[in-house]
Amino acid sequence: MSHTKTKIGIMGGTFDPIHIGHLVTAEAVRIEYNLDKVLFVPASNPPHKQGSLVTPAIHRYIMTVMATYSNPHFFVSGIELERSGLSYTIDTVRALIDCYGANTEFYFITGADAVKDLPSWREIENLLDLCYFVAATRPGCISYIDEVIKQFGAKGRRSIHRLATPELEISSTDIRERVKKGRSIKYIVPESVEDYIYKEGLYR
Ligand SMILES: Nc1ncnc2c1ncn2[C@@H]1O[C@H](COP(=O)(O)OP(=O)(O)OP(=O)(O)O)[C@@H](O)[C@H]1O
Ligand SMILES: O=C(O)c1ccc[n+]([C@@H]2O[C@H](COP(=O)([O-])O)[C@@H](O)[C@H]2O)c1
Repeated sequence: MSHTKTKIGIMGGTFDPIHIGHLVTAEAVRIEYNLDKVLFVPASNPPHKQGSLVTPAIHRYIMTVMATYSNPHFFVSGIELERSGLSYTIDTVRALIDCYGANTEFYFITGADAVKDLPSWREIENLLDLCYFVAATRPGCISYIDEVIKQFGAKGRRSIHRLATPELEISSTDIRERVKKGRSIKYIVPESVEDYIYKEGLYR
C-alpha cells in the first residue's frame, strides 16, 4: 500500500475575469511542486474587495470553467459559491480537508502581491497550520514577501514558499478597463473567456 500523500493546489481568486497570469502561475506551481491537481476556487464575496463592484459570481465561475477545462490537472470548485458571507480561505481549507481526508496536502497559491495582506487574513496562523502557501513572484514584490515569510514562516507547521514564475504583468483590473475602453484583450485571456465577456456584455 502506498503512503504517498495526494498534493492539491488551491488557486483562490476573484477571477473578474480569470486571465493567463492566473493560469501560467497555477501551472508553474503544479509542475514545481508535483501537484496532483489544482482546484480553482472563485470567491463568492472576496474579503479584501468589500466596497468594490464585483461581477456576479456565476459569470466569474463560468469563465473559470472555460479557462481551465483544457488542462486535465485543473478543476474548478464552487465551494465558496455555496457558502454565504465573506469567502474566508480558512473555511474553504477546512471544508476541503473534511472532503479529501488527512492523506492530502494543500498548497494555497497566490500572487506575491497577495502575500503582503496575509497578516490580516482570518485565522492566518491556523491557516498556516493547515496548508502551505506558494507565492508566485511578481515584479517589485520581493522584499515584502521576505518580511512576511520572516514574520510567519517560523510560526506555522506549514510554510510560505516563494516561487519565481514567468512574470506576466496582467491584472483583471487592466482587462476590465481595456474592455470598457474598447481595447483588445486578445491573448491576455483565453479565447473562450474573451468570447464570453463580449457575448454577456461584461465590463462595459
Ligand atoms: N499576473 C499575475 N501573475 C501571478 N499571479 C497573479 C497575477 N494576477 C493575479 N494573480 C494572483 O491570483 C490570485 C487571484 O487574483 P485576482 O482574481 O484578484 O486577480 P487580479 O488580477 O489581482 O485582480 P484585480 O486586478 O481585480 O485585483 C491572487 O493571489 C493574485 O495575487
Ligand atoms: O481568508 C481571508 O481572510 C482572505 C483575505 C483576502 C483574500 N483571501 C483569498 O485570497 C484569494 C485572492 O483574493 P483576491 O481578493 O486577490 O481575489 C481569494 O481566494 C480570497 O478569498 C482570503
